[in-house]
Amino acid sequence: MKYISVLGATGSIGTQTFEVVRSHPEEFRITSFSFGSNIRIGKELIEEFQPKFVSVATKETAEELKRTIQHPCLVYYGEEGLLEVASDPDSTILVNAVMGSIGLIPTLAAIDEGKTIALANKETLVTAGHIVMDRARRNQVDILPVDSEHSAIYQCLNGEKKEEMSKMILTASGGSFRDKSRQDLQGVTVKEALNHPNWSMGSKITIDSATMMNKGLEVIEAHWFFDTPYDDIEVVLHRESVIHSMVEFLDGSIIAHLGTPDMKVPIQYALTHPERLDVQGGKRLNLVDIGTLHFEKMDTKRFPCLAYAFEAGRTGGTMPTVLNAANEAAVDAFLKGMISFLEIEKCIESAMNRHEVIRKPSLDEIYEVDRTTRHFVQTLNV
Ligand SMILES: NC(=O)C1=CN([C@@H]2O[C@H](COP(=O)(O)OP(=O)(O)OC[C@H]3O[C@@H](n4cnc5c(N)ncnc54)[C@H](OP(=O)(O)O)[C@@H]3O)[C@@H](O)[C@H]2O)C=CC1
Ligand SMILES: CC(=O)[C@@H](O)[C@H](O)COP(=O)(O)O
Ligand SMILES: [Mn+2]
Repeated sequence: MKYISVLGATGSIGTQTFEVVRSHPEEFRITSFSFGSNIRIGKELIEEFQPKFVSVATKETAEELKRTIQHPCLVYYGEEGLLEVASDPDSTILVNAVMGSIGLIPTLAAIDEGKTIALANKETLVTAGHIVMDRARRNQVDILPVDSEHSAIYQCLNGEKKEEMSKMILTASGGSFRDKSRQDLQGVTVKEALNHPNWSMGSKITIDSATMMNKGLEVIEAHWFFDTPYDDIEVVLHRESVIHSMVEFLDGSIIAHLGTPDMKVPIQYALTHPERLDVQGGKRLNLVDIGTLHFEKMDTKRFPCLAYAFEAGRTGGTMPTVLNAANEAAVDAFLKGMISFLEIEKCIESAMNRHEVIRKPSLDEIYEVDRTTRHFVQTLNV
């Protein structure tokens, strides 16, 4: 039996994690989880999975939840509540599926407790990859990727020598606006941006996918996960999202990971690794039905956010923190109707241009840069 805590239980990855747990009750048990403010789904999960405690975003939500639930569990709130869940002594695995760099400190707390981390929350590695990976190494903690591309690469590297890899190739669907020119992007709506062609995901990552920042964040995530130089990471446009990513080796061989666009597969793999289990209700790929796969060169003039991410990653220090914080603040403003789609990338560019990089930043410095960058972007948008 594996005992699991979940951050971000009511979200896209969170609810699919519960589907995985539900389908294998003999393998997994939930001990605690957190969510933000979705009391309806949160309450259902509490009654079904009967955790010892949960955490929500605010005191008000905690009070409301306590009045609603029948199962007698403790209800924490705020960032301290996230820490309670992350360091739950009864769980050995933390699924981190909260959205944004708020996931960083709980990840470090779980590492300090020696838990295995199933990491969906890519912002954590983007904003402080050097601290997270170093802490995991020192505590001999495994961080297993949930993000589909990184899970794919992890599987492509199974049994291989990493020194024999010549490059990794991340695939990108192109997002909701892949067939629009930059001219066409003037005036696109939030509703249009949220219409991803292949995946059903939370709103922030769906916008990131449309700006190509999702792939940019994933490049930095891959750099930290696999300790790979940026020159050895390539991105190709692959509309079908059938190949989730690939690794090329010294002899020119390429190993690819293929599958249906179903996040339950990488979530479950992170929980069962190195074993595999049946994914209940999971569809199988029918290669004959698919027939043909397509690959296109990535155009960074069309998708400048990808170039900003490579630049931030190569610059290092606090620049990826700025990229991430500016992006989180700008996407939030776009989702609230305060700025246009094309202004997202302008906010990120402005934040990066004014930033003086701190090399090898401490956690406090990262925290401060994250805070001031969000503030800068918010003041740009008032
Ligand atoms: N969705 C996907 O397929 C994939 C997602 N990822 C990554 O996984 C992470 C989660 O993505 P996704 O599931 O799509 O996101 P969602 O927006 O669907 O879910 C986010 C979760 O975090 C909770 N949350 C948000 N803000 C707070 C807060 N301040 N305090 C406590 N909880 C909070 C939400 O609670 P509530 O809704 O109750 O307010 C919800 O449970 C992201 O980092 C994303 O990039 C990576 C690969 C694929
Ligand atoms: C499912 C997943 O891992 C997402 O990060 C997905 O990759 C988004 O797709 P694109 O960013 O390629 O549009
Ligand atoms: Mn991904």
